[in-house]
Amino acid sequence: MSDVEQPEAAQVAAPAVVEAEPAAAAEFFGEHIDGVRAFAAALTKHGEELGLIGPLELPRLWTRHLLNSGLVAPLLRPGRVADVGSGAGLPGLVLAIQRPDVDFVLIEPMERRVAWLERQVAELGLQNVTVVRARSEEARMDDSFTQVTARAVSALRTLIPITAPLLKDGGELVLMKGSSVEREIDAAAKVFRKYRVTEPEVLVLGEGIVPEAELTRVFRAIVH
Ligand SMILES: C[S@@+](CC[C@H](N)C(=O)[O-])C[C@H]1O[C@@H](n2cnc3c(N)ncnc32)[C@H](O)[C@@H]1O
Repeated sequence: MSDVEQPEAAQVAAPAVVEAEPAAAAEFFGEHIDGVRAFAAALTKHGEELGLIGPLELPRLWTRHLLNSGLVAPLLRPGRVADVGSGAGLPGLVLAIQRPDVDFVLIEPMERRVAWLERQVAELGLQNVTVVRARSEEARMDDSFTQVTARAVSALRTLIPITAPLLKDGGELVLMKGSSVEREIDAAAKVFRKYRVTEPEVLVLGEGIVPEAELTRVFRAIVH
């Protein structure tokens, strides 16, 4: 080992390389691509410093996060959608950019994340988003939502009790899940009965849009 002191610059971690916009993105997001690009630029500039997105995530910002979130947009119906645990705005802000015909309420308890979400709503000029600072179970929301989304919040057994009560009768859960979704479904049978979760199904989304390894699983069910 050299006993020559390393120059200070060499000891500072190199900034993460940010994933370039994939070719599929412009076609997938269509007329909304500029909004998604603006959100991507904001996440790239501030996401790591504000603790919204880890350094390991910037190299897969588009495939793992923006496209992944956007895959849910075609499942939404005109109405009111609550996104529980929005964090950096995934999937809530991406969906709000894609679906100006849908009203979104982003429910997030952490003050810093709420400030970020509110700033992004203003900077992106989104007219269809309200941000609520609360834990979902304490949010004092009426049960008037047509659909509820959530991504990376918790396993179904604990996620259903904080999402299903927000839905009006016949409303739909649209919960983004990883490869453990089938195991989570098995573990949640009692909770499904308690919260009247019916017709559960798992959709696999993203074929032809994201690489095979990044296909997204969505747990979808009706609440009566
Ligand atoms: C791992 S982050 C995921 C954030 C974002 N959905 C994403 O996919 O990047 C989980 C988020 O859920 C929020 N959260 C945790 N418990 C919650 C609850 N009971 N109600 C609403 N949000 C909650 C956390 O504050 C955090 O921002």
